Amino acid sequence: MGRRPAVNVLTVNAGSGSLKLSMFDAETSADPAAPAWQAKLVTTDPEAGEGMAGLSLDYGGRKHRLDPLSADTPDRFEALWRAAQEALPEDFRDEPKVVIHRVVHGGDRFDAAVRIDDSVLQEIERWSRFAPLHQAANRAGIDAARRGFPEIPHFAVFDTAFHRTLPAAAFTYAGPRSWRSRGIRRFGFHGISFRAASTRAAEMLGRAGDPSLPLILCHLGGGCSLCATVGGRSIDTTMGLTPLDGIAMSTRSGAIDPAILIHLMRQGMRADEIETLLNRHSGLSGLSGLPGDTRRIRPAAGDGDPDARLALDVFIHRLRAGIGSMLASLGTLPGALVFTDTIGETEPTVRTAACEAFAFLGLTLDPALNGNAVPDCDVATADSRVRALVIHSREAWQMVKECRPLLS
Ligand SMILES: Nc1ncnc2c1ncn2[C@@H]1O[C@H](COP(=O)(O)OP(=O)(O)O)[C@@H](O)[C@H]1O
Ligand SMILES: CC(=O)OP(=O)(O)O
Ligand SMILES: [Mg+2]
Repeated sequence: MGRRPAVNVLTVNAGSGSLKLSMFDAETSADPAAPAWQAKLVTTDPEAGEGMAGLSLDYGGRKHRLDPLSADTPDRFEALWRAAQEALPEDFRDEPKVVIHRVVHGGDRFDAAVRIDDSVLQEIERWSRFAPLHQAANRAGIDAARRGFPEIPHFAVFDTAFHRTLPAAAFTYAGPRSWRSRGIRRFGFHGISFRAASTRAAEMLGRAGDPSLPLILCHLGGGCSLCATVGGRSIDTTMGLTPLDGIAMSTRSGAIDPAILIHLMRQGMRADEIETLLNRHSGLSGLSGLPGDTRRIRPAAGDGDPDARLALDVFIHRLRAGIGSMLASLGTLPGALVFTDTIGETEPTVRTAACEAFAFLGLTLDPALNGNAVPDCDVATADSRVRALVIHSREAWQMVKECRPLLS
């Protein structure tokens, strides 16, 4: 093995069902750059066993499975960091010089990465009710990492920052005027992923820096949302005040008729029960009665389970509706429809079903390219009028890029 570059920037990405730690060399000239190592804890890992979270570690071009942890381990950051350090070969073990945290909700204050101080923490806290699956986990990761590495700078990069360019018509809910002064508006999420994917898509299309390039981006992971961009600027997105809005997800309902909430409350359900129902027991999981993972639901649907079939059908129906909505906001044929994150990258049948509804635009997938897609790649036919790109989700690397101006 050749000498590995200096690694000194640790990124922490606490998603709804996972915690990912990645170690990068901040001075690398590669773009995108791969981390020297990445450790991942997944609470919904089908192979980890009941009540357990699966752990994996990637380094030296290989993925290694580590012993699972109890899913309710209190300090996940510390546990994952320690497991990674124990499993990494000596020359991969480096203390970070800087830690960069993904924070899902930044409200309307942050349009760029910031160094974390008490006022930033207060602002993160302020939005915690508006990202119940994420913000507390983000905060716990920050607190644990600051305890573990108290002498070094910690930065935050916000999912919401990318959507600060949304026009008022896209970010305003059609509620009463008073909502506007009370901060009740659409913010949008997955912005770190969308910024990375839109930059990469422009490069792949040979249109890097083109201010007029229209794209539709589909981030399909545990959380799922879509974004319409023009020249790398967000002009519409499906998530809203919280990451519960929009299309159906792994365990989240996405947008539903708000009168359903009124009905449930009249039947005696409390706000926190409804919050749990819609965030944790809905979507693919709620509809199928299975874990919200297409690797479990697709085979069940294939074996004739009607609930699993319906879950996939609803997921696709909502995904198509979201794409149609982003298309309307663009008002023109997109340069590409982009698929990213776990489901977007690994589920060819989801891509096929999503694209089938848009054949009238002249969008056609090549079944062989789509079936064997290894991101980053184009899976449309040569004569398709819209490209279909599968792009690896690079939230961690994007976080490093966004903090680079602050690192010197
Ligand atoms: N086909 C799939 N492969 C991997 N994960 C999937 C799949 N379908 C659904 N999921 C869910 O997506 C999540 C992993 O996606 P990821 O975006 O990495 O996590 P997070 O939403 O926590 O950031 C897990 O919660 C998993 O249950
Ligand atoms: C905002 C959001 O839903 O994030 P994730 O997909 O990582 O859960
Ligand atoms: Mg994620």
